[in-house]
Amino acid sequence: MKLEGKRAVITGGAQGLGKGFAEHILESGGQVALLDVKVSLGLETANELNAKYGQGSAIFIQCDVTDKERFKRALQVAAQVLGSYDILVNNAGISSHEDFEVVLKINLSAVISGTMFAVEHMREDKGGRGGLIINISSAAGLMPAPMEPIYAASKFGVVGFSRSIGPAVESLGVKVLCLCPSFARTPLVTVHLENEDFRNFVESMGLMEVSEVVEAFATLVEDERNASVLSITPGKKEYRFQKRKANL
Ligand SMILES: NC(=O)c1ccc[n+]([C@@H]2O[C@H](COP(=O)([O-])OP(=O)(O)OC[C@H]3O[C@@H](n4cnc5c(N)ncnc54)[C@H](O)[C@@H]3O)[C@@H](O)[C@H]2O)c1
Ligand SMILES: CCCCC/C=C\C=C\[C@H](O)C/C=C\C/C=C\CCCC(=O)O
Repeated sequence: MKLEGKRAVITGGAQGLGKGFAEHILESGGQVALLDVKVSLGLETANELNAKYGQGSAIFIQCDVTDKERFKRALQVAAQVLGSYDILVNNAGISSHEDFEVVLKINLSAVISGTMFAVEHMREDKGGRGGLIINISSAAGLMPAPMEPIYAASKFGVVGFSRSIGPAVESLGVKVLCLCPSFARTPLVTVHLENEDFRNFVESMGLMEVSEVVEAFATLVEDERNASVLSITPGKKEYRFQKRKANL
């Protein structure tokens, strides 16, 4: 998809990868709505982006994606303010929480509800204009992560869901893509770096800058291969899995 003139909603867009994806869309001539629980940071990021890319290019909407009604309403507000939206990036995520269900709610359930809401908005058979849904999983959605089994379960879920729902909604003009980065320098990772075992592990895998993940995101959006899963590790970008062939 060419991003010029396109409007995107990005969950967890106040910082980190979400902010990086927003900058790429704005640099390409699009507009963004940032949804996040962090209100002052979200407003600050939207202000920064408006100053850089032009007033009205970015809006911030406070939203906890685990609250389905508020998430639905935030998407409606984004559509009203921007005129519509062509892209939803389900990016909000956390690594761990004392209640494992919170991790599953943010990292997996909200990806599913966001996808369902966006399909309803985009579906061409009901007056929508089609669109792209990009779900952010992780390298920990492709390989075991004994340090973070619940996080891995949520991210494996995102891969399985994206590969399954993509073909199911293609006839509606909607494509679902999935990005699986390994470690990147964002607060999600840097807050844990004082832990020596974690730091050694991250060093062994390599730590990407946000720009390298954003470059993979750009490839995924440009290629628009429905139900594809793109993994990005330091210096290596690779589509995973074959297209599903059998109707089993
Ligand atoms: N940084 C990495 O190494 C890495 C690697 C692979 C995948 N990921 C995934 O990328 C996504 C973005 O991660 P990041 O590294 O930018 O993390 P981050 O912590 O820097 O940013 C995540 C953002 O999500 C927001 N958020 C959290 N819970 C939310 C909720 N309930 N509702 C709305 N917003 C919420 C946070 O406030 C924050 O602004 C996550 O899904 C993460 O799992 C990150
Ligand atoms: C150990 C992984 C979870 C750490 C949580 C913090 C940040 C997570 C960022 C990324 O999404 C993780 C990306 C890649 C990790 C992939 C595999 C890790 C395997 C680790 C292990 O052996 O336990």
